[in-house]
Amino acid sequence: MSQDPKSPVGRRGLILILSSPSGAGKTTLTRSLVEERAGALSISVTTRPKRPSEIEGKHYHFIDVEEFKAMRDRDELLEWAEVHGNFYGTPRKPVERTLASGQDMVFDIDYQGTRQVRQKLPDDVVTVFVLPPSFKELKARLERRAEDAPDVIAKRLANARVEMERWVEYDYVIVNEDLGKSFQSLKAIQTAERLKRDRLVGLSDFVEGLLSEKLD
Ligand SMILES: Nc1ncnc2c1ncn2[C@@H]1O[C@H](COP(=O)(O)OP(=O)(O)OP(=O)(O)O)[C@@H](O)[C@H]1O
Ligand SMILES: Nc1nc2c(ncn2[C@@H]2O[C@H](COP(=O)(O)O)[C@@H](O)[C@H]2O)c(=O)[nH]1
Repeated sequence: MSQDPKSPVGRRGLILILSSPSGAGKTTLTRSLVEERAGALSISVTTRPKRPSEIEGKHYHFIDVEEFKAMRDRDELLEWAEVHGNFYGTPRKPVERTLASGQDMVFDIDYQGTRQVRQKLPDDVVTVFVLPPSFKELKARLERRAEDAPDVIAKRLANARVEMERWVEYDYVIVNEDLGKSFQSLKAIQTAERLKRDRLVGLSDFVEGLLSEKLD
């Protein structure tokens, strides 16, 4: 349970999931949130090759297909999916540890993984779908990022249409045009979700105490 020492009411940690088509900006948004210490980032395992700018253990744990399948078969993944031709999965243990300590956990995963996590932890999951302002801008962002080969970018753009249709399954949608505004929206979502009555612990006792307080 997360507890502000000055507050008589605590709260359970929540899982904040961001999904989007490739290039819409979910990684940028999740990393900004984690930099503000608003939660711990879930580091996925993946079989995709490392991008030039990526660091093992910080962006992903890069593993081979054999290792991935072994982890999956040992039930060490909370969820997993094949995305753009590679395997991705969320290691279960760090999530359990973080939630037990009352911290929030931020996930950058696709819609298939989101469905699995929602099914397993329905009370603790808040989902946000990030859309680009236009398809043209999505393509431009992938090209400007300059981390993927042209055939990889083409595949991701081809998959984007199917992915974008999944927006209806999410609690919130952010159209990421202005990054600063999108980040403010994301923080507003997290703040509101943290305050939900069902997530607060010790509220009944607190209110009982309030009602039994005697005024002089
Ligand atoms: N609002 C924005 N305006 C302009 N550029 C942006 C905006 N948001 C993100 N970007 C840039 O777009 C590129 C793609 O963003 P990012 O890597 O966060 O996307 P993503 O959705 O996580 O993609 P992927 O699924 O491929 O990892 C990055 O270069 C990022 O700096
Ligand atoms: N179901 C899961 N999807 C994941 C996970 N980690 C990342 N992803 C999604 O894969 C695509 C591609 O990511 P990229 O880093 O190769 O650009 C993107 O939609 C991610 O959200 C995971 O653990 N499980």
